[in-house]
Amino acid sequence: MNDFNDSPISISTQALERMPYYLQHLKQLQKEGITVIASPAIAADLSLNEVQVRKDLAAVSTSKGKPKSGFIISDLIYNMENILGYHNVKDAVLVGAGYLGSALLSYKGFDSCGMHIVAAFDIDDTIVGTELCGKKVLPVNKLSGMCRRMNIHIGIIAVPEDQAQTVCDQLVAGGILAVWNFAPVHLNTPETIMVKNENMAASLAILSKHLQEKIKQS
Ligand SMILES: NC(=O)c1ccc[n+]([C@@H]2O[C@H](COP(=O)([O-])OP(=O)(O)OC[C@H]3O[C@@H](n4cnc5c(N)ncnc54)[C@H](O)[C@@H]3O)[C@@H](O)[C@H]2O)c1
Repeated sequence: MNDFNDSPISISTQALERMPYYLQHLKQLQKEGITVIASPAIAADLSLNEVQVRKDLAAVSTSKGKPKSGFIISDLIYNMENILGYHNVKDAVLVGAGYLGSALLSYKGFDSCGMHIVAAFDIDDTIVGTELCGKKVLPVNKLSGMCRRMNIHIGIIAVPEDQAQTVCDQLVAGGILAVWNFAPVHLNTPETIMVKNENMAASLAILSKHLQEKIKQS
């Protein structure tokens, strides 16, 4: 039985970032008909540190797990999704319906991660009024008002970097509490707003450095 626990749990950002990897793996195991798993097995499957995995699972699980066989996978999935807020899908708006914005709009996996994009906003008259991937593209001057009216709390920024701060200010004026920023620029926001920056260049830098070292060695 799932033990629904509403009390706030303190969990590190790093542990939170590992949760989607655990979830994906646990769901795959479930598809394969596996019902119970121990933390060392998860650590081995995902090439993670065993102690770290044990701590992560202990932080999210409402049960201790069976001494030998481990955790009931369905309960663990429930607990993780509950902590990540996936059971309570939150509406989001996307600003900038260009190449990246269109790709984000077309991705069907966000709903199962607790986020539903309700509409896109753009400044370009040739895109405004059209539909992209089933989502209306609205004029950006309606952004703040619509966020307020619909009580939307997540804003996704996919505009050129020189426009990102203006768009961010409009989102904040609309009552947004969390910003997922894809523009390569630092955004200034009030302390109560969480900004999560996404930058593929950061991952590429690590790959590039690794390649450079390997090529030097060969
Ligand atoms: N995080 C990453 O790894 C990553 C990857 C690709 C692109 N990006 C960034 O994402 C952003 C978008 O890139 P793209 O290739 O989709 O560009 P794009 O030019 O195809 O799209 C940008 C869209 O924003 C719209 N726009 C411009 N100013 C606006 C404003 N004030 N309000 C509303 N809409 C506005 C434009 O009309 C256009 O439709 C850029 O900042 C780019 O650097 C980040």
